[in-house]
Amino acid sequence: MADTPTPIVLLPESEVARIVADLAARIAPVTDDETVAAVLLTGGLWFAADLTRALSRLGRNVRFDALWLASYGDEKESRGRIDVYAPFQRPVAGKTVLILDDVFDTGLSLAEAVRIAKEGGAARVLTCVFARKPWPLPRAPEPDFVGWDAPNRFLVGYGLDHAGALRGLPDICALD
Ligand SMILES: O=P(O)(O)OC[C@H]1O[C@H](OP(=O)(O)OP(=O)(O)O)[C@H](O)[C@@H]1O
Ligand code: HPA
Repeated sequence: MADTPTPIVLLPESEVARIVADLAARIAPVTDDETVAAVLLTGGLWFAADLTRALSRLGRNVRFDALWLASYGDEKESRGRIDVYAPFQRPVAGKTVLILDDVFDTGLSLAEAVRIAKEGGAARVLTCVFARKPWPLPRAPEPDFVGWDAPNRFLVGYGLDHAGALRGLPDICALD
């Protein structure tokens, strides 16, 4: 059996918390309590839980929904197509939707989520990712809010997984 590499800490949890608080301070003034924060399951859960609570500390109590998408499976590279496992729970027609995800890499997942929100009649779609990885080609749409520009390494922790493992690490680590 191949040895599993040891995760190397790139961003400790104290920095993660500082970045989430900074994102909330930027997002609170451009949203309202009717805004629907929509997490992309599964990886976005940890970030979305922290960001919505950081918004609440600033007096912004957004609504909450989820889209369950997947494109990586157990691999370290995108399959290049997005499988949609579950749609929004409630209608988003006429609402501002704030899509939240852990990482922006090829950009395909975020683009599919924006497409679904617009198809559902959202009045405005904002996007926020905790981490953005570099990519050689333009990606559309670029996220409206980015917490951290990550290096071009395979990331785990804070929701990011390898084959379903290591999502619960509180730090963001490289596994390569
Ligand atoms: O920009 P992209 O290349 O689309 O990559 C980003 C997406 O990849 C991961 O999801 P994944 O498909 O692995 O599902 P998961 O949320 O269950 O980890 C991650 O959570 C993002 O949603
Ligand atoms: O670096 C990554 N790690 C885990 N999941 C991912 N999905 C896209 N990029 C990554």
